[in-house]
Amino acid sequence: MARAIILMADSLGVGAAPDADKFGDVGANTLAHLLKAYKEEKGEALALPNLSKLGLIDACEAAGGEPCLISQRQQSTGAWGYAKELSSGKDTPSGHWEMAGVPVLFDWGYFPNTQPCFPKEFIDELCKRADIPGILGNCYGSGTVILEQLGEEHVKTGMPICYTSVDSVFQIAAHEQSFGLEKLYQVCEIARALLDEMNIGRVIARPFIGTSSADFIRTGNRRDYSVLPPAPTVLDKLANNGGEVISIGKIADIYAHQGITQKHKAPGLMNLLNKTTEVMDSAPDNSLIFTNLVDFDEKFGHRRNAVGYAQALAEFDAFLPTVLGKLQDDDILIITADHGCDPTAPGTDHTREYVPVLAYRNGMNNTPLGERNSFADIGQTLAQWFNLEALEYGDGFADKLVTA
Ligand SMILES: O=P(O)(O)O[C@H]1O[C@H](CO)[C@@H](O)[C@H]1O
Ligand SMILES: [Mn+2]
Ligand SMILES: [Mn+2]
Repeated sequence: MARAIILMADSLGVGAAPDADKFGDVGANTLAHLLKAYKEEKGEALALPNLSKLGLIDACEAAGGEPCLISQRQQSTGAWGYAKELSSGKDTPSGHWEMAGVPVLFDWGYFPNTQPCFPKEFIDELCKRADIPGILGNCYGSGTVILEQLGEEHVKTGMPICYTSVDSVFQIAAHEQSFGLEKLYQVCEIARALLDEMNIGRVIARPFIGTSSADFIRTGNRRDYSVLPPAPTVLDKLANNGGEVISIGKIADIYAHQGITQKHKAPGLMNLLNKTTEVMDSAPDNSLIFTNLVDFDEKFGHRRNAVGYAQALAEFDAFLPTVLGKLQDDDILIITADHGCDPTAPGTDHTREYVPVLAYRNGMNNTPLGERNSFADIGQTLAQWFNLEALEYGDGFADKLVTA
């Protein structure tokens, strides 16, 4: 009974990648720096006993060369390593597709960091087709700050707030009640169709609620409209081979719903984790349960909230025994990330980092996997685990996942 569970800790980088200089990210280290910030503020180190047992701390120290300040450190008992990224960008789809065996080797389209930053013809066409009076924003921005700045004007005028970042994204924020959630999704679909020719990776709906700039808050109704991955991923291969590919959280959106056989949404870290273990109780043989833990990135990394990030990581750590307790003998648990988002780095964008590659099955011993050349090693390992044809990219390590 072969199954795999991936807990994808969104943005949990473990040290600057060798090409970090090309991204302005020299010295970034999401995990080591949030632990340092936590200790400085709280006066004592964070405890991550379960993640350290799975090799996260060994992986981070080997990748980033910086000490991780934690308490209750444990000897690693699983397989652990760290991977660099082949893909040209440090965005979410690139990281996810690469870990499923399809690195993004072409360049995405990006908007220039100017104001306005979107081409006039595109915005004119969007307004015409969507029947909206105009847009607000038209700039780079942080999604929460821009609500404080423009949320009230949006409610007054009915003009959605459109913004971007160093990622290949077009984000649209609109009020769930005054503008309407369905209308927001429709505008996003129109934008998606218009942006294909500019090679923009994602359009993201960012609905929010509240009555004034003092209390506007984004809701769990975010929706990502991704372009299709450029080639079939290991998800497609497993699904085509009769397996189950179960998306929890935004996985299905990130893979443009390709190769997904079941979808579950759940708002927030603990709901996502609870849904994962609930699904583990019933998922059949040949299932991949794939969970994206977005809060690390969205609520803490981009918000440059290092202490909040640390506390969320401790909640994740505390939940891990529940996941481990449900592992069957031919299950593998993989914990990894899609990019970094160092909460102590300048700006609010992702950081080009190594990601942890942790793999565990019942009864394993400490198994160092070393530095991996691509996130695709995860996809190739899944292909081996599920007896699928080999992927074009990735060096699998399924043979190392042996029980003692
Ligand atoms: O600031 P918010 O809206 O969270 O946006 C962030 O989320 C987007 C998608 O990951 C990134 O492009 C980044 O800008
Ligand atoms: Mn991400
Ligand atoms: Mn992000």
